[in-house]
This record gives sequence, structure tokens and C-alpha cells, in this order.
Amino acid sequence: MAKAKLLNAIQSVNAHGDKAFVPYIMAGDGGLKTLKSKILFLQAAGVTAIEIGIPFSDPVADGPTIQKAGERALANGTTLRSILQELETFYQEVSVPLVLMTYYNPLLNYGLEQFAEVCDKLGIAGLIVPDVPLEESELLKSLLIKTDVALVQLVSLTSSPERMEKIVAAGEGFIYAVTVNGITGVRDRFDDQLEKHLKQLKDVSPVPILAGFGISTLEQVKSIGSLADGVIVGSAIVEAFHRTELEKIKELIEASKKVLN
Ligand SMILES: O=P(O)(O)OC[C@@H](O)[C@@H](O)c1c[nH]c2ccccc12
Repeated sequence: MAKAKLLNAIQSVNAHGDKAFVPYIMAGDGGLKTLKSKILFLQAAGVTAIEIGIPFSDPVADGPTIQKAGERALANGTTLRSILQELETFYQEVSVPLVLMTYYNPLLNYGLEQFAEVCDKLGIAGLIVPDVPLEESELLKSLLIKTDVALVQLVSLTSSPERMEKIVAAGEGFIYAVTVNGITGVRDRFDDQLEKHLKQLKDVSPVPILAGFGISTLEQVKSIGSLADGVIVGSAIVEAFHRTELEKIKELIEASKKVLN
């Protein structure tokens, strides 16, 4: 079945009573040559899928940590084209589903049609484009329709119940439940409404709900993970890779897998 790669990976983790753990990395941070080693490292650590950020000069949803990582990646010349070329050299060694996260502009520059083709060829499992709202996603969707690339939709804390239902009905792979109002980055507290919000989402969504934004500690992985089908951790992972704290990443993933089952 088309669009099943990402969904199956998450559902099979959930079927074992576990939750999905999806790290985010910024492609090109530390040099594009590190992309392969980071992906294989995370794959070996047992993550469910990997979200790969494409650096962009105007990243409206990115907090300071991800922004800086994007600036470092752009400074060493990383482009969507060079990332896809790099992925082409090793994608056959990757078994964990890869999800590309990019703003719309780099896609337009690259060419939407060609992008969809290349993603399909490289076995990309999903695509997140945070500045393309549901209403604008038809074109992308139509280009991805014959591929196994799922177009992941985001739901915000402020989405009305009606909007939530519309978004989940269009959801492919998983629903990205944004857990805070604002930008990415480590937080020490979450909205009191989050629990109710995630419950509502889970009730109406035919695909799994992964919660992301602000999650960095094991306690947060545990508490928010228990309310969703899995978590996405960005800034904490990006920062640890930047500092080459690989043990720390491995420990967080291993400990997360334990607390999430
Ligand atoms: O960094 P955090 O707070 O852990 O959040 C994940 C996030 O970084 C990653 O999923 C992401 C980075 N940039 C985005 C833009 C939109 C949606 C999601 C993202």
C-alpha cells in the first residue's frame, strides 16, 4: 500500500506497547559528510524514524538552537540539492524511515515535480513542510500521490476541533502535534491544556499522533510520550551532535525507549 512505510514503522512500535521516538537532525550541520554517520548512528540506537531538516534562510518555526544549526549548515554551502545528492550515495544502507522537513521555498527553487521524483527514488518516507497549510497542500499531495512519501500534517495547540478533524482526515504517516504555541526549542513547562488536546487528537485521528516541540528531558519524553503515540526531539539532539556528545544521545534514546514502554 502506498504511504505505508512511515505509518507501519510507527504502528509496529505501538503494537508492541512501545512509543515511537523520532529525533530531528539538521542536514549539513557539521558538514554534509556527517549526515550518513548521524543517520546510521541513530538507526543503530533504535529510533523509529529520523526527521532531517533542510537548512533555510528564513525558518519561521525554528527556535534558536535549530536556527543556529541551520546557519552553520548554510555557511558551509549546504543546499537541498547537495543534501539529496549526498543521500543518494548511501540511502541503500538506511532501513529506518527518513522524513524530510523543509520550508516551501527550497522546494519551489528545486522544482516540485523533480523533488517528488527524487524523494521517491531515495525511499524518503515522509515530508513535513510547516509553512504549507492544509488548504495549500493539494499540489504537493498530487505530486506525491503515486509515491510512498507521506505528507505529514501539523496540528497546533490552537487548532479548533473542526480544523483538527479536517487535518487528521488528510493525515498521512502520522500527525505532528505541536505541543507549544511558538517556535521549536527546549522548554521547562507545557500548557495545562496539552493533555486534553492530545487526547482529543488521538480520539479523532486515524493515524498515530507524534508530539514535538520543547521535549528534551527524559521526564518530558515520559510524560508527553504517555499522552501520544510517540515523541519528536529536535533541539536537544541537534545540540548534542554539535557538541559531539554521542554518548548522551545514545543514553537519551535508550532511556526513552525504556520509559516509553
Ligand atoms: O527542537 P524541538 O523543540 O525539540 O522541536 C522539534 C523540532 O526541532 C523539529 O521537528 C523541527 C525543526 N524545525 C521545525 C519546523 C516546524 C516543525 C518542526 C520542526
